[in-house]
Amino acid sequence: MTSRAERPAKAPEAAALEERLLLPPPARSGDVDGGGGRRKKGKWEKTYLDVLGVCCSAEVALVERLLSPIPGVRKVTVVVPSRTVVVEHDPAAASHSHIVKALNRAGLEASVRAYGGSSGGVLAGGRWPSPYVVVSGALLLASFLLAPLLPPLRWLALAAACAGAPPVLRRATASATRLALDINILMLIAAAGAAALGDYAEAGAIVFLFTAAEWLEALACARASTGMLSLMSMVPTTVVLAETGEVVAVRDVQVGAVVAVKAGEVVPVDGVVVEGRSEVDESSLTGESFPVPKQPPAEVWAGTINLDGYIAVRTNALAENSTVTKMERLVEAAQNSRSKTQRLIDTCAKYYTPAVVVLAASVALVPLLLGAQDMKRWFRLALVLLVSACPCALVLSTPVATFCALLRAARMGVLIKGGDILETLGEIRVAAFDKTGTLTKGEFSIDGFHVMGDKVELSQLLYWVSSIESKSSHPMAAALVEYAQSKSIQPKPENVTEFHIIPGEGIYGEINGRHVYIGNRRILTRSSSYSVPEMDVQERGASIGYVICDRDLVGAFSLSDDCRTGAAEAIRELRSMGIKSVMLTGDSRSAATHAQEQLGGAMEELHCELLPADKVALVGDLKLASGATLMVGDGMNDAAALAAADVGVAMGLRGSAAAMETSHATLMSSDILRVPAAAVLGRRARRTIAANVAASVAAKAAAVVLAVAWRPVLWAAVIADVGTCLLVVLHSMTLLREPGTRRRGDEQAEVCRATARSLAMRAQLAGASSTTATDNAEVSGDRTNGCHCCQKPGKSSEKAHSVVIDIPAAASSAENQEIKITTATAKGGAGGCCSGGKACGASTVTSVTDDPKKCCAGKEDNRVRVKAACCNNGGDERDSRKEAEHGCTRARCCSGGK
Ligand SMILES: Nc1ncnc2c1ncn2[C@@H]1O[C@H](COP(=O)(O)OP(=O)(O)OP(=O)(O)O)[C@@H](O)[C@H]1O
Ligand SMILES: [Zn+2]
Repeated sequence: MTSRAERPAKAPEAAALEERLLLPPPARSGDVDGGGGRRKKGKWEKTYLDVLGVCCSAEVALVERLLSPIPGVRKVTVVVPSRTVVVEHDPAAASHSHIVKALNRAGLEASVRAYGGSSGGVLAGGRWPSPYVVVSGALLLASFLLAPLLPPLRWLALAAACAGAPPVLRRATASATRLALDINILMLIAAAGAAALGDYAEAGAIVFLFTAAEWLEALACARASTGMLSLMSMVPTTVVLAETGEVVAVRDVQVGAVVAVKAGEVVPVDGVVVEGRSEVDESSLTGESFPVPKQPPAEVWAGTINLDGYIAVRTNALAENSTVTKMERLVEAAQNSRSKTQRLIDTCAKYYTPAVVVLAASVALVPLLLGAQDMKRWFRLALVLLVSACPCALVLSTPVATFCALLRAARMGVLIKGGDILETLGEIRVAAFDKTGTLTKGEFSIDGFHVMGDKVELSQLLYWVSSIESKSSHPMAAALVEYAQSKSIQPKPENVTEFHIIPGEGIYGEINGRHVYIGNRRILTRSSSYSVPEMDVQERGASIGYVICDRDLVGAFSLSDDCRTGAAEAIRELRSMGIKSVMLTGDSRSAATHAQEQLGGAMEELHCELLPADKVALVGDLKLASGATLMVGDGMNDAAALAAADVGVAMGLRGSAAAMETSHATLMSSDILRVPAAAVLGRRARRTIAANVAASVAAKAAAVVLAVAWRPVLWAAVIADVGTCLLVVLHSMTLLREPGTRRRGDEQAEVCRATARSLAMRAQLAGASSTTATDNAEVSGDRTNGCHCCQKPGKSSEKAHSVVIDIPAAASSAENQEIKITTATAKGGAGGCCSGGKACGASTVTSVTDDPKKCCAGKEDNRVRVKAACCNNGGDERDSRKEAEHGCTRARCCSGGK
């Protein structure tokens, strides 16, 4: 199996061309910080602050007004749901402490976030209520209990109001001095008004309810941010240099440095494995639940977990440019970008508050001027209106839901660049898929390679082709290079003097004075006078390539590629949601039809032999004809089409650095089933936002109607206000849970399928000669299925001591995707789980689960349960301790189980 990472390095010209091909996204995503928090050149620096005092969008303006006037501050962005403020500033002119002090003066409780940390302060600060809330609550309770016995003690309620007021007062003053009207001011007026009317209990209740609800909200938000924490803050702050054993800070690690990563440790940097082999849990980045085998020269990423072997990694990016850091910043920038709905709500909110305040004033003043009888009632009504003037819940209804949905998406390995994209995802009517590398694996095998005519020898031809293809990153190139190598021909890319990519056709290179074109039949007509010949390699489903040297057709080859696991299912799922799927490919008709056959005819339209521009035009047509259009591509020749679509999704972690920045969304893994999952999430997010908006409007209306129709109860209005805020936050948090994309059974099926890939890969890693894997598991059918669950961190059982291994004994399944294990092997497999307790990584761990049904739903018959004296991982104390530090969850069968 060849991944892009293992391919020869790309020539600079190729890279430059590819870069040019990657068009910038349309302007509408412009409010996302394009670089994903990339450090700006020069003196400007970005500082992330945890600001506990940010409760709703009302504080956004306050923060902006506090910081913008400071000289040296260029840009301030506030991410309400994670209570983060991002300041772009010149540290020489505006220091960290200066900024923090400015915020703290307004009672906003700010602190600078340490590098690599994430919203930790929110957690620390939000867990316990502040003393103000506690004292205020206690006094209020005392007054309720004692006032009926001893009437003067109702003063205690007033004391409760005073005790809880200071933080509110501080924030109110800060916004008042900046002529902004916010919830703090409104609540203070309401409390003061109630006290003036002699309703001390009401005044106390307002202050207490308000501060307590704020605390609860902070708690809920913190819970939501924990997701972020688990997602991002895995990266260690120090690394061990492989050569010297020296421990240095991760931010000081230079590109090219080799760092040591032991089993159980988190990979600290992005880089290439140069020594050792191991399995790496990449779920923190890709959301994939199965470990990926790694050996030189595979790529690894910071934040993933090295499971069971030593590896040395040569750094290829600075810590601040690592994929995980970029991801974190992208997620944050995404959360900061306001969606259409939110902009609309914010605009409404801007007029709502002043309007209601004016209304409240007239409710108090008009009856007064008219000399009305029941003035106290009118005053109370005015206060109820004042309390209702905060559009808090309404303003929160969108960003919190968006935050949770984006976080959920990131956790399942889909990076979505903002609320707008998320909302559009929920409206998708058509999904266009690129074929090579998206629907198919992009791992070609050569079916035939022929010399045409008698001008060149095969070895000469292979030398030209492989040398020139070494400079291309097209999936076909890798296969051709590999093929030449298998015929003992070594490519010499250094002899290629000129190299061009001809989009949609192939490549051109000059080698040893020869002008060589390699590509499809378009390139044949372009570069020679040949008409397309009748090929004896006209195999069904193959892509045919031609080699033209100095205007002569000298060679032809055919290659084929298989569809990805789950592609057919993904398309079926989309169809069940009413989304039409379309294939757009630059490849030949026969290759497109072949893929369609593999997909079981799931595609509704096939378009083949397209140039990049044709793809753009077709995407435009689809948008016109059917509505919101999603385009999934592998990010290179599809860049323009990705940008033209309503939502462009780039595939895969590899080479995603550029793609991540240009597409609207990125799939961090190659699991195409995430596409329908993302669409489902988009729809859920839209529903959640709609429900939030409805609830917050209804609650406000109910409070006012109640006040007018019955009697104005201030505390009820406060509850309607802060209660709905809380409700909105809690409701949005349901988005964090596993989206109801698939029924449980299906989800399990996915786990099983995914883990089988791991099995197949492991078998491959162990090498064809080593039969460890195949001894234990004979992978049948398309090598796609198997059963090897419970790898997902946090999901596996904590039973580190007694491990039960369930091995499906006789396997057969509807989809013919099952691992066959003979009973005899399984018996031997007691120790055989990890083949004798030695090299876990290379051998086959079949399944560790406490409930067989959890694994392969409904296939628990014929299961051999083996109490395993599982391998004890070499008994390395340090390693087991490290695994224990990780909660033992990744320990799997080899966790030193006894
Ligand atoms: N490096 C290459 N070597 C040989 N042929 C190539 C190369 N690059 C492109 N081609 C030819 O050009 C055709 C079009 O390429 P293009 O990259 O536009 O689409 P594709 O990758 O085949 O398909 P898809 O659009 O589905 O990704 C390919 O099918 C192939 O025949
Ligand atoms: Zn608020």
